[in-house]
Amino acid sequence: MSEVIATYLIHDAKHNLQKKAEGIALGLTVGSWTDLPQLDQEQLRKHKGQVLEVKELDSSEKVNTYLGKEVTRGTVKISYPSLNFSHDLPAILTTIFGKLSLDGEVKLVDIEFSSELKQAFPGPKFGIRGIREKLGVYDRPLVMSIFKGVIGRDLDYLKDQLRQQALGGVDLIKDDEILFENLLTPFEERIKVGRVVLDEVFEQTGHKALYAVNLSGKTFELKEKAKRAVELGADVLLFNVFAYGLDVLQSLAEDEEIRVPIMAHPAVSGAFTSSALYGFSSSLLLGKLVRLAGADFTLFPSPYGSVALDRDEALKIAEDSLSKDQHKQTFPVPSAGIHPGLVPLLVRDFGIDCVINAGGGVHGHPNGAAGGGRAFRAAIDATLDGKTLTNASKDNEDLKLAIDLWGVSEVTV
Ligand SMILES: CSCCC(=O)C(=O)COP(=O)(O)O
Ligand SMILES: [Mg+2]
Repeated sequence: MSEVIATYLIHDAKHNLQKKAEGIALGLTVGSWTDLPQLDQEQLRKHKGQVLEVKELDSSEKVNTYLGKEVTRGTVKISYPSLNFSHDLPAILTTIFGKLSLDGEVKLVDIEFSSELKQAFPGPKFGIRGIREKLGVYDRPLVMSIFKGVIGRDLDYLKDQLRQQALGGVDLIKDDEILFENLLTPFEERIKVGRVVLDEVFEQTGHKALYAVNLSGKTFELKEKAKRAVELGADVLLFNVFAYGLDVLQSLAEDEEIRVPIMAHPAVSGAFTSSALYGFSSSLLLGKLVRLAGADFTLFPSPYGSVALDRDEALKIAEDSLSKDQHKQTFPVPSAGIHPGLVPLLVRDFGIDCVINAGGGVHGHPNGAAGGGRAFRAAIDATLDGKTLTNASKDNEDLKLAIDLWGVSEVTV
């Protein structure tokens, strides 16, 4: 049967999860059931949601809500027949979590698609494999740095920052998500000067880096803008997917003329994920759904930086971004407040198939952005060689300066 199975975390003040689950399965499909005549029941049976599982969590985990009530806490799995919806995320999300998202303490933690339905979601065009092929780097985590402090600055400033970052040996450089269309550094000019600078660095040093430019503006202008970006030689598009919607990402990713990887930024997603009681789980939204919608990279707060996420949640995002199909894996990008001393922890947690991403941890380096990039690369090499950063920093001034400034978390990988 073609279906989507949704798993919810429910806190039920009426202490009857089975009844709550049956109410959801009916309410989001055929409505009231027992009152229907037999004939109508027969006709509607194939559209009816089915409760597959109700699991009460340990009573010790009963929690008092902010209203001071005691509730029964549990997970519920419900199957929705795909006959009920068109095969797109807006229809699916409205079916499984439309009005339900407004109705009590219900959090959508996972969704699973039957194999027929999966075909409607081809996933990333490039994915981990395609991006590694673009860079020719296969055996280590990638490093990404972020333009910082470029609002109100001109193209010369941007060019200089880009050159310094690329010279430091980072693999990717992305716009900050708050850099939009503006008179000083317009989108098309950023792409053109970015192309020139990165080609120069490649000619001088043999080091290849990709620039992710922020695709922004009104929704209906995005496709044309993205196609123009490709014509001008853009490498990657950064996209604030949660300010627009997952289906907008999917329509960009599926467009054959937009032949560049897309990087999903998590801006605004905290509004949908942060509550323990409501919204989406982080792994579903930032891991599975952005992958299904076609993102080649997904950024999310790491467990260690300035906007730390719970470690298990961050690991689950990475797990959900790495589909079992090797051609459809989205690069996990743990981010925010990252500095070279955190590399051992990040490699232990996320392995080599991740992108280590830093803004302040590159630009704040005493030897400038180039020094910051070099310190990250040295930290990765040392970690993969099984050396502590403290030891490796004895022969590497950039790494030593970074550790002296920000500290180090040594772990064995
Ligand atoms: C919350 S993940 C997004 C990371 C990001 O966009 C960023 O600007 C991080 O900058 P930082 O200086 O904290 O590395
Ligand atoms: Mg940012």
